[in-house]
Amino acid sequence: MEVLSLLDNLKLNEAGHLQIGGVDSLQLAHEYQTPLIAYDVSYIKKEIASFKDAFVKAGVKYRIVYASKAFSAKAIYRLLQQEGVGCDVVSGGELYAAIKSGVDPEMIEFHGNNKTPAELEYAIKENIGCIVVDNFYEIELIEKICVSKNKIAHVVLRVAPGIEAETHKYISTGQSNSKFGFDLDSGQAQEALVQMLRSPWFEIRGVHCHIGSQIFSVAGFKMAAVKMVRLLWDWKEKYDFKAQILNLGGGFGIKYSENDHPIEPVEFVRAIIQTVQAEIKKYELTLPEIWVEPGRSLIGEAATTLYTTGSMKKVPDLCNFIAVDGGMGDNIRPALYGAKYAAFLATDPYAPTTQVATVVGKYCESGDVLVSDQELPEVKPGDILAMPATGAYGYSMASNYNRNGRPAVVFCEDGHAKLVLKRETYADMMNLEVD
Ligand SMILES: Cc1ncc(COP(=O)(O)O)c(C=O)c1O
Ligand SMILES: N[C@@H](CCCC[NH3+])C(=O)O
Repeated sequence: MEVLSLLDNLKLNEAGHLQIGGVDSLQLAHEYQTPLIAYDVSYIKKEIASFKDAFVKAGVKYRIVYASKAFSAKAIYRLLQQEGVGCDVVSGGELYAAIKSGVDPEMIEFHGNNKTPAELEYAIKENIGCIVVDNFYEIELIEKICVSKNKIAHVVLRVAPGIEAETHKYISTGQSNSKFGFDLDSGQAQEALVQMLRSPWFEIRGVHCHIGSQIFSVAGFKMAAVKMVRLLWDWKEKYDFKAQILNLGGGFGIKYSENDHPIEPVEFVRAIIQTVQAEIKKYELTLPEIWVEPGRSLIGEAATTLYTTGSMKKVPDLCNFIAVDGGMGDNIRPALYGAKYAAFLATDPYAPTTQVATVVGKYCESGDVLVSDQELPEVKPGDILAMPATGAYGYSMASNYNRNGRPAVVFCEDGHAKLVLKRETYADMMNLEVD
């Protein structure tokens, strides 16, 4: 069936049911209820291994830094820590969660275009690996904190390299008018470097850029690598600045539906390594550590969301809705970016299709659509629908809109399932109320 060609990590068991990490999806739905986000842990490990392999084969020093905004939970922080992967946080909340989950502070980098004074103070107190400095206001803030604490900040300078990535405009970040980073072309990045070099409170470990997210072509990454290495040469010539780290960000695109035709994520890593190596050689520079910051590509295709179907609405020749027990509260991406997903019957993914239907959620919004106009078999209330590739930016952008609780999350591996995030209850949602 077409939908199944989507993801090669999806497997069926003897009963013909979808299984996730060796666990029957029906059993998962029964035991943990729905909506349920189920991760196949071996998928995440396999992706990490392929990235590592690319660096090791190229013989370069490297760090893989997981962008934890894609899915921030104790279970994933612990897994990545075990796998030797670093961690990118973008708020005090993510920093707190990473530290409480046992991530080595040296493995943490802190991003953000408007880190608050309290967040920066926290990061400096915890001696994290680096703060990715984003703007002039932040330089001032960091300096003040360092003076008051008598501590030196380890930083990386974020550059907006002036590259337009081909992706949705909400998730394009490398262009000159991006809200993130110091613009390269207008000289602001250089001005930032000069300011920090003049100050005794900064140890500048390297430079960073991130051109955007859900990108399918290596071209933008190669261009970014060329520009960034040229920048390193320029700064070495002018200021004798020697970067230990060259971080080229994340953004490697994945397959959500038949509309997407991504290359293997590791191909981005290979293209980055090769371009950096070639450019470094050209300018006769010392090769810095190459860092990449994948979020989506490490975990996106690892998870499948299971929903239970409920009401159906057919208006002849007009519309055919199948409603499920979740929706925009557990996956805002279709509503926010027009993202396309697919769905199929978990009990019988190969069932012959008999209708074109739109899978909608239970939220009070007409835009609460999960999958538009997809061929599906007959579906009855109480069936389990599986929606693949929901591991990134689903739970992390989830809300309890309409006071629907956030879904539960399980990690599945070798035939065993482990609950890693409990379903949010009505009572949980009342916890912040003050009488
Ligand atoms: C600075 C930075 N690094 C890494 C990422 C991770 O991107 P992705 O999840 O697309 O790999 C993002 C998100 O776009 C980001 O803003
Ligand atoms: N939330 C976005 C990606 C965020 C990019 C963060 N810089 C998505 O779901 O695609």
